[in-house]
Amino acid sequence: MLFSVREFEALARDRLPRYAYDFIAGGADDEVTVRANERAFARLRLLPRVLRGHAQRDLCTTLFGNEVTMPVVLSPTAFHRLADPQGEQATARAAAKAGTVMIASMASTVSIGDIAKAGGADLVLWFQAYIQSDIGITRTLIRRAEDAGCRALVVTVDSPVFGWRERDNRNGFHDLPPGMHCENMRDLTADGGVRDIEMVPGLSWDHIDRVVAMTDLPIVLKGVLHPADALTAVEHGVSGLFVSNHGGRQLDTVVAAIDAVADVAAAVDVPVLVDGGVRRGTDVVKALALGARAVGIGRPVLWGLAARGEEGVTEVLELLRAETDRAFAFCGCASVDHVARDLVREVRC
Ligand SMILES: Cc1cc2nc3c(=O)[nH]c(=O)nc-3n(C[C@H](O)[C@H](O)[C@H](O)COP(=O)(O)O)c2cc1C
Ligand SMILES: CC(C)CC(=O)C(=O)O
Repeated sequence: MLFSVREFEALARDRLPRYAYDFIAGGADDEVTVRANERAFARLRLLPRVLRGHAQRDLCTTLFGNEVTMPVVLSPTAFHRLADPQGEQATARAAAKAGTVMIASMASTVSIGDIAKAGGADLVLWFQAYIQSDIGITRTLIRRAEDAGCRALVVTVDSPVFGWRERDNRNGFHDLPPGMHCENMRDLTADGGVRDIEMVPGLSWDHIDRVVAMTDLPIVLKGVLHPADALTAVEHGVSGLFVSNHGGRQLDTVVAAIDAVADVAAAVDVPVLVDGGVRRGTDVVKALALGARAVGIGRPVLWGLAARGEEGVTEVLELLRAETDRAFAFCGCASVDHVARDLVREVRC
């Protein structure tokens, strides 16, 4: 029995080949932001309320019309088959069982259609896209997600170029192992092969306008940190924002995601999610107090998957659910609406 996300990371580290552990754990340059994401949560301290008389807590919330059983969703992460042979299919089953959203990465090693099938009718599935320079390819990817029954589109905008990942360079990890592919990119080359995912340095608001016009799905922009960009996003018809620094994997020395969330939430009226460094139920409460509707978890899902496959993802999600419920109880919150801004204080440490 494991008792924390941290212990899942330790077991995953034992079980994974070095290159795969480093790919998942690592970040850009000096990994300042990787560390900052977690440390920023430690600098935030709770100021709980007592004697509120809530014998039961309800963690449910709604995200763009999708009901979820807790304010914790699975952030998009690439290449789940590096962690477990069943890859994203195992993750989808665990997300469906937990009653929360799985955001499937465009760089998944199982196609979006097969992820949807594995999760079944109970899975709330969203698709994460990197806009490609060929707008026709982008459209095809979005159609595939719509056909698979995805209920929102998460467009990642913090990646005009690839981050500089020194661990991957040192390990020579530049290609997936034989037999693993980005399955969503299949049949997208002239000869019907698997197309490489591009990062598009020229990405602009014009691209967002084209994607908004291309689909009826709600669009969430992922990787927004500046409140002025959040405001512009809403003016361009975006339905939600995902405050994120990509887990410290793109631009290093960026602010911790949790430190950016309050200003973004104050700037806009649409739901705001945040990810980066969430490892405990108390982190979930802090994020909600600062204005997030829900948090995402990236690495913890992959630690669960690498440690114990589908069951490991379930255990990680249930640990976070229990911790969040306990934190609600300690803070005197009966539901997500009770998590007020004054529950959090910042300290120097
Ligand atoms: C191994 C790995 C792969 C990732 N792949 C993607 C991806 O394909 N698309 C994306 O938008 N974000 C990707 N991310 C970023 C996550 O969505 C998320 O922002 C980040 O992991 C959150 O931080 P956390 O790992 O501390 O929870 C990836 C992160 C990791 C660790
Ligand atoms: C295929 C990559 C672009 C996936 C990614 O976003 C990451 O490794 O952070």
